[in-house]
Amino acid sequence: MGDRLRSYLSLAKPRILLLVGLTGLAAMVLEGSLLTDPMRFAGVLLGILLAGAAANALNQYWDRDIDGIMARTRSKRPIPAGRISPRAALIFSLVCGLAALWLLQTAGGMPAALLGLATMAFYVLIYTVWLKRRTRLNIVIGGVAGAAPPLIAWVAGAGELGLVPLLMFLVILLWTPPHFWALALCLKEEYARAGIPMLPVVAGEQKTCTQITAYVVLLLPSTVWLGISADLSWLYFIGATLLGLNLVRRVHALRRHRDRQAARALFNYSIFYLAALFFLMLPPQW
Ligand code: HEM
Ligand SMILES: CC(C)=CCC/C(C)=C/CC/C(C)=C/COP(=O)(O)OP(=O)(O)O
Repeated sequence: MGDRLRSYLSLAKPRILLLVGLTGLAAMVLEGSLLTDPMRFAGVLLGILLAGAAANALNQYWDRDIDGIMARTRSKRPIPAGRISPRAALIFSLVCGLAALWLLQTAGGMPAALLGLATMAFYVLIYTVWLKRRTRLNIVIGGVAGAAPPLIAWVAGAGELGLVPLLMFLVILLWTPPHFWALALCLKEEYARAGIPMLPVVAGEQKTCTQITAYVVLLLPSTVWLGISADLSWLYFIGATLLGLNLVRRVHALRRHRDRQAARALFNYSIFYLAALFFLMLPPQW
């Protein structure tokens, strides 16, 4: 792959998009009505991925100052690394965003396109521009954008929302704080240096661990509620229970040791947890 292409791909944050795509895919499969129309199905999925790419690229455009301060992002992100100019990143976002809206509108209808637009606007304007640098609740509220893809996917097929997509939304929303605060615990000093009020920076490690625990306690019954509402298979319930027990085990280890190793382990596991949970929602014949 050419260097330039690779830089643009990293602007889209492809690994995050894979998981975003999986959450959208699961919603489309559970909703079901686009399964008989492969073109529309693919159009909606690609639309969600392109909306995510546009949002991620705009996030990096706006955050290029702080991404240049933090060691985690300084050399890896294409704008601070000097591999892509801010202007080119802006054009990339615009092209991806417009393509996303066109695809969502043609393959999923106007409500899906509007939800896609609202999600991008929420992530970029509410989270990145407004809240990220101002409040410790930044990611709790920002999580709304990350949790929205199942809503877009569902509306594209059904034309309206229902309890099942709202519970998928809730599961991702409750998962986001433990996902991110585990990493923020590892990178506390870096976030402090960049002047970002992430919870471990402003409230300390103990309070962050308590908050992580609270979100996990709410998350686990929500995954069961989702399974019941969507009438999922016993495989899902067994999987969700085992995944949940493992999550609790890692949170417990973090509370006991409160060190970087336990926090990093929880962060890595959080990604596996959500991927496996949504994978289990796909029916076995898939
Ligand atoms: C406001 C919400 C969120 C915040 C603040 C957040 C933050 C982060 C951060 C800072 C990283 C580390 C990236 C890096 O290494 O540079 C990360 C990684 C990751 N996040 Fe999130 N995240 C959020 C929501 C989500 C959502 C909704 C998903 C998917 C459904 C997701 C999936 C992932 C994945 C797959 C990785 C690993 C990426 C990699 O290794 O490149 N995150 N997240
Ligand atoms: C359909 C659609 C528009 C979906 C949106 C999905 C989405 C963009 C989820 C947010 C994921 C994420 C990496 C947040 C981190 O932001 P950050 O700025 O805190 O992380 P950073 O410091 O690593 O840049």
